[in-house]
Amino acid sequence: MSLLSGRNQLARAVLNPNPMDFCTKDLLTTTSERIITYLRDFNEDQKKAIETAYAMVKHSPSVAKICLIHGPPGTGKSKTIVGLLYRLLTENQRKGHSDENSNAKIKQNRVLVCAPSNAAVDELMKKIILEFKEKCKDKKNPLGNCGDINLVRLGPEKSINNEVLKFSLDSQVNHRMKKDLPSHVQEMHRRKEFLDHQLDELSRQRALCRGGREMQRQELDEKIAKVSKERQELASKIKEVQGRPQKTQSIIILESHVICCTLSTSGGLLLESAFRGQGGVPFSCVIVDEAGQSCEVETLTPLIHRCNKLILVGDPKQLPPTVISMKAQEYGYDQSMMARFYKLLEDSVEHSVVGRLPVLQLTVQYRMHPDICLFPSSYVYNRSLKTSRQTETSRCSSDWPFQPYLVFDVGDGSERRDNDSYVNVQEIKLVMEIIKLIKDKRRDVTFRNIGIITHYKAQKTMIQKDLDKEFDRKGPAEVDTVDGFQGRQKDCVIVTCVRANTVQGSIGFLASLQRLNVTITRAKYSLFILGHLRTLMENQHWNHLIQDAQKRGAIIKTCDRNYRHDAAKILKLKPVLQRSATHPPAVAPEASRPLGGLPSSRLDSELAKTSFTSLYHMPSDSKESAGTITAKDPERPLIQDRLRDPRLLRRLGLDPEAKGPCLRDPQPSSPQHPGATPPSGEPGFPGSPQDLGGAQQSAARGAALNNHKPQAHCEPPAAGTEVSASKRRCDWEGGLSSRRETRAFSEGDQEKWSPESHHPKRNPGWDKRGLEKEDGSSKRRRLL
Ligand SMILES: Nc1ncnc2c1ncn2[C@@H]1O[C@H](COP(=O)(O)OP(=O)(O)OP(=O)(O)O)[C@@H](O)[C@H]1O
Repeated sequence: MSLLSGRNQLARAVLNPNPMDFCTKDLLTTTSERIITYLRDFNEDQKKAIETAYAMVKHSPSVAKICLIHGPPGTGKSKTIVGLLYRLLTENQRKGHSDENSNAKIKQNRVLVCAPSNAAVDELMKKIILEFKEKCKDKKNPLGNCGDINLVRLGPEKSINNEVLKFSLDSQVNHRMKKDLPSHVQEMHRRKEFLDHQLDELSRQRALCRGGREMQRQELDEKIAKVSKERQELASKIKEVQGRPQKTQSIIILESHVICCTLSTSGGLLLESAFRGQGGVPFSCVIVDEAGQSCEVETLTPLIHRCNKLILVGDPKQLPPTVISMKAQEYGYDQSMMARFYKLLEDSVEHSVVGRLPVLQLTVQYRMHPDICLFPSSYVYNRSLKTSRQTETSRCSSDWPFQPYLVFDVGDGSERRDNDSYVNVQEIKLVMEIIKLIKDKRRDVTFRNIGIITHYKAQKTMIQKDLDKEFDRKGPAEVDTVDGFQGRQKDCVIVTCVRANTVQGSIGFLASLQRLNVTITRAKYSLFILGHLRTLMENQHWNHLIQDAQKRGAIIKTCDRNYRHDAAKILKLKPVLQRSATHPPAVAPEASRPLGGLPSSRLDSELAKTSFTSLYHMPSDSKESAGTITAKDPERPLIQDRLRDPRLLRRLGLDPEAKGPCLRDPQPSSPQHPGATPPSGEPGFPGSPQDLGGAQQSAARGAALNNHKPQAHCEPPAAGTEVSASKRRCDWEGGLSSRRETRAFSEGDQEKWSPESHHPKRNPGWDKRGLEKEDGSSKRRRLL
């Protein structure tokens, strides 16, 4: 800070920030046709963030300003950064002149892009490279080393991902030094390479004849010594004639438009010496990705170069920086600069210092199935996180055969200490049953598709052992702690919470809301949470999650003897579309054919016409135009698959919201989604009737129904609201006699597809036991 105070106008804002230091959404610029066309791939929030940050950088360069871009999971933070770079770096190409000093090739319009870890820097770089190469004007004759720009990655080569290695400073220096050398020096390099190969070969032979004749060994040793000597002499000569690489390093840095490195590397001597004597400020802005995960001192580091525009992109509601020292944590060292600013600004809004939060929010997510997004959106993000329509379509209607969201109450599980860690063998058994079932149904799944998240090392090790044993070391799932999964995603995530005890409030790592948030936002299609709910409910955040799951009928209570049977509940039900009393039967009666039955091909094509228009033609006044959230979705399923999905069918006329905005509000669309444990009297899960015969069948059904402990309806309060432990226990244990009595959704909702509509009271087609009356074709339906 003392270095900064003399150099950087941001120093005051960092120490004593006030809302005026942050840029607001009003900073918009007039944009050219070319940029408007470019921005069509971005949603409204992303466009706003790009335009505002752009205006902040371009307008009044002498004014110190900070821009916060808050992006919950999967909302396109990296995409927004790449868009901003494109916007910042391409404007003058368009005008046919350059703001660069073309003789010196020194860039005035240069951006420093940092992140706390090498992995994060490289992930972002991959996206930058893709975008700029794709958008290069003349691909055969690009202006820079990355499309029309020059890009460089600083840092030791061993910590840089192979995919971006050729942009590293070292490899660029090597390349250039060799290229610019006189021919005799190039010849020396070639000779040195030859000697390197020779040395490798001799060393190999020497290793092979270790047990051989003494004479042969001596001969080889002598040759090795001779070649090594020549190589060494040649290396010193090369150094002498070609000079030191520092000069070339500086030239490459000065010629770059984008410099990428970790926050700590940005403070090294390399940049400092490259810019020494150049005058002016070397960067038009500093962008920090994953800013919610870097501690304050790290974030200060790149500001040493005097740049007074700082753009922090991240999500303080995900994992904070990793700080091991308890003392440091006590002093707030584990709080990121972004989190501190965010809290301060929230307070300013609360105390009416400013009217609205000067933070650019990204609110449309492209990762999770809407049912997975529901709880984090309402509890962590104040209902602001929405699912893009394209993602909803793709997630809901894919041929992925598993439920999106279930919570397993492993009531007989118990935690056991294992050195500094914990294991819960019951949960491991259930994890294995689920994995086996997934692998059985989808042979193509690999560890790339499935993630198992646990907060405990001992549990991780044990699961890995079981996976290796069961699948012969080709386990179809990656097991890791939640920290290992931050910033990543999987098709299916299984969470094993481990903690199961009788001591109140003792759930260790699990207690953090940020950790919970990251845990439940990694899955694209399916999220299965396994835990001892009574223990977890002692924590307020888990309590809300469980209450929410209970309300949605997503809880499955299980115990050892039922693991295999209950694991089968992750399979999707095949929906029956019910005729709606309130909406015309646009697709019925054919569409409400027996469960799982495909509509006829004729109907398919007719439906296809309707669905295509209603699904992909956005209203012209829609905020999200068709161009904003559209097309390029490799996951887009076959029309036939889309049409099987109840949500989509609902939109074909049964859902009045279909004509509304393109984005789905995070409100529960069906309080009990198709994967839910059915309330008493409703049909069971697939498999159960077939698996069990006669008396066994009804006993099993009875058991399954008893598993469902109903609970009072309760809106999840905002995070941080205290719920008394006794009230919670009462809600959980006492419950109410029927969940249906406590439902908080309208009759209109009941007419939409949901397992509720199978209930005998609402559907005369079902008898009192929840079984469908045997009227002709319905037998098949019952079996399904
Ligand atoms: N406007 C958009 N239209 C379509 N897809 C988008 C859009 N924005 C982002 N995506 C897609 O969403 C996914 C996530 O984007 P990105 O990696 O930029 O998000 P992120 O916020 O950085 O993710 P994370 O939470 O992992 O940090 C990517 O597959 C990206 O292509």
